[in-house]
Amino acid sequence: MQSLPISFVPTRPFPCFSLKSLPFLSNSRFVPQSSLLYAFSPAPMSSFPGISVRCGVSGSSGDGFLTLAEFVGNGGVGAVGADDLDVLFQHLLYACKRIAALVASPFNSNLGKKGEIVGEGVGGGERDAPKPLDIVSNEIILSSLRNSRKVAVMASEEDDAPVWIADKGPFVVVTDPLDGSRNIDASIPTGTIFGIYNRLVELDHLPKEEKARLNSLQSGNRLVAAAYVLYSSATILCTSFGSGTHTFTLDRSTGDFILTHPDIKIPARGQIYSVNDARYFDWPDGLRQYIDTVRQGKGKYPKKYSARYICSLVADFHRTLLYGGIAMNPRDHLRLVYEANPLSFLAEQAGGKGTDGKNRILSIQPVKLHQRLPLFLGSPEDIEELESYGDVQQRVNPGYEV
Ligand SMILES: O=P(O)(O)OC[C@H]1O[C@](O)(COP(=O)(O)O)[C@@H](O)[C@@H]1O
Repeated sequence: MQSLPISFVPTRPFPCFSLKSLPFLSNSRFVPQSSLLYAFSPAPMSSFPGISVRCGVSGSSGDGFLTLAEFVGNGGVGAVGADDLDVLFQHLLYACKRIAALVASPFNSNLGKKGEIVGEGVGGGERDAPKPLDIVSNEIILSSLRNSRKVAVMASEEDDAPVWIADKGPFVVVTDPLDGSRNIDASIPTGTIFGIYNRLVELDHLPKEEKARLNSLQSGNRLVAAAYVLYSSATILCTSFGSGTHTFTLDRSTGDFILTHPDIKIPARGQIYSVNDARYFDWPDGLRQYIDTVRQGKGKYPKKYSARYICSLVADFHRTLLYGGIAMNPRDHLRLVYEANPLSFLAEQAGGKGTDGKNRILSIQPVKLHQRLPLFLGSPEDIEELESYGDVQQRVNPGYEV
């Protein structure tokens, strides 16, 4: 394999390697992950300063690779309002590329951590204090959504209340800006999650605070699109506009997201369960029995299951989507609006399931913005088998220290 130059200078323009100029890539429809270029700073190609987005490219570029912009331009969105959604997505992706650079940067170790009092006595106190990465990510996303001019309201896991952005914005965006951030110092994968709804025009007459809240409390059934971006050895975008789930991998040399897994189908059954099983003694009998059974290969699938748990929801879900099995958190910890709904939408669009152990996630009407619940996502046959044990929701939730 040909070796490629690597640049770690985030602000300097980097010579652009197009995929066309790389003969070892040009005959394949999909980009092998091992062949991705790890150039840090993409060449500027669009109106977004510093990071290139190949917006407005129509049709396939002829090299066999399909970028997200081309996918959307070729009808991949397929919905009414596709142009607006396209614009919104370009801004969301720009935000995620900035976050990807941030979480990989050697210069972020002085950013504060949640719960820590930072900056006191240094340079005049709180005003100059470095901010935690999840707060910075939240600000990056908010600013991109404002710039898109396509969003009425953003509700974020990081904010107490939703932010009203623009009266005529066609969309409502719910987001967890940086999930898994508690692991970030160890370079464990993190992710951003999005859900996109239409603005409920019938609420336009209400006071801003009220319509912001009600627009954000739409049930998952009404999602127009959802996505997550996984920041790992590769930066992966997984998205659905309501007709299949597709993943794209960031080509760091051009800033394009290249279609790598079109129309993913989650295996009907996997052989992996993913859970924090240090909590075993706080689980109800049904969940213990289920895990004991599949561990021993005594379930409906007569093979012993393996355990995988990263403790980073996007990463655990991404693996589950590709390999099958169940990613779960049985205590009421994960949020319905920001995490469970978007990921359940992506799971269902790939032929999988999302449940709280009793109810289909997308059918639950949220009553509170930060509502938490047990979450089980994965292969349909594994989820059905788990639910047959009845008692799988952890009721004891003592507030674990790590
Ligand atoms: O402590 P548990 O129950 O294993 O929960 C871990 C889960 O919490 C998360 O870290 C999210 O928690 P936060 O929303 O508090 O950041 C997920 O990424 C992970 O899957």
